[in-house]
Amino acid sequence: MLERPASGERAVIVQLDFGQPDIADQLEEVRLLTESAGGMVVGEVSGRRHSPDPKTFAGKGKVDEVAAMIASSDAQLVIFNHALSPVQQRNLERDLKCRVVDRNSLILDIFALRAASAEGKLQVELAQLEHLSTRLVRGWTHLERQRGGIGMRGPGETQLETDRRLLGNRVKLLKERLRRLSRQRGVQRKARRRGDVLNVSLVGYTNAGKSTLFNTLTHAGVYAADQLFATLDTTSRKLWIEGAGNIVISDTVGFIRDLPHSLVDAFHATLEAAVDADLLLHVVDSASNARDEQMAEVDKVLEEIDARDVPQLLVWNKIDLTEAAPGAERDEYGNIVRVRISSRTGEGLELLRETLAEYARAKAESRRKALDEAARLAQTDFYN
Ligand SMILES: Nc1nc2c(ncn2[C@@H]2O[C@H](COP(=O)(O)OP(=O)(O)OP(=O)(O)O)[C@@H](O)[C@H]2O)c(=O)[nH]1
Ligand SMILES: [Mg+2]
Repeated sequence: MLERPASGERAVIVQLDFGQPDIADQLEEVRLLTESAGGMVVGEVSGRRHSPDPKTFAGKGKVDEVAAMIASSDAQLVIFNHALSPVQQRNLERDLKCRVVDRNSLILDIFALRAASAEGKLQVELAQLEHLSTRLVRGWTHLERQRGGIGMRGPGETQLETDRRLLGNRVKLLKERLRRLSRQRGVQRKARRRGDVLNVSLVGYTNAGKSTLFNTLTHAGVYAADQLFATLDTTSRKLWIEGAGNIVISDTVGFIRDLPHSLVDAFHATLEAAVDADLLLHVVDSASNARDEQMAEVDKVLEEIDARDVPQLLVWNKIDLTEAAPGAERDEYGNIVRVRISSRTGEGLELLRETLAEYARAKAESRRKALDEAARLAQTDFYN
């Protein structure tokens, strides 16, 4: 449904600067996004603007520059790392005589490529339909005004309305199915939480190294790649920790700034599992220039899904690319708050395991106390 740069499709990327501080990182991000969708970046156009042009997003001079870049690089499509209105997209396609894809479509597209579970596929389809429906509505409002109203429906209705109604039916159906799946998941989750074992979820910006760490710890063979959104579905595994027994660890979808609106629900539903964990391992690409912004973005999303009060341990990953040495840092109460590791070389992993063991023992201890207390209360009740 959405157009995707097929394997090796040649793309020109466009990144405009409206005064954001991290423009180089955004260029890097759209490069990775394009490659993650199967495209090949053959040209880049960047520039500064005060505010977007309502008709073509970029100004006339920039559009000409993009056209020249398309010609010289023999590109097949143009990717704007911005949200374009349907009108802007149409005007750009007309002026550039080339397919134009915006950031939201691109991210939706990668999600569509990666969705593997039944639920993930439904969520992505729903997001795509919702994205499409806003385009239909906005693009066709002029027709709506010409329509007569009562008595004009049924056989006289336009193709668009039929499409839109079909779309609406499908959206309703998908939402119902997702509601059912989410109820089932809630039941499964409750069963898991009742257990004694420590539940740990890996969270973090896309490409931080969550799946690599997950694989190293559990020998699971989950897909890890230098791509954005390599992981879409949550995977859980049991992990044996010396001195603490089994814990359950889950790998989750990566976070990204400015997630398309239609994907936010799907994304949040998938992340609900993280809310229920005893501990979040916030994996950070410590070698990234955008590290601080990425951490802030992750915290923002955690707040949105009410997961801010779940204990969090920072996992400072990829130290092999920096000067940092493996190690752990404690807060004033003696709790470990940050562990510096490399999932690639394995440095610091032993420390991480020990930290997990500490948390697991603390959970077992507090559970034992709670049970003792419950037993004591039951007894007092009995004798009073
Ligand atoms: N140098 C180095 N590279 C790493 C390290 N950990 C992961 N990587 C690389 O970083 C890239 C992303 O790793 P993933 O494990 O797929 O990252 P992720 O956080 O699961 O990403 P998403 O699933 O897209 O959210 C891969 O190319 C990994 O090989 C590390 O400690 N050092
Ligand atoms: Mg992953």
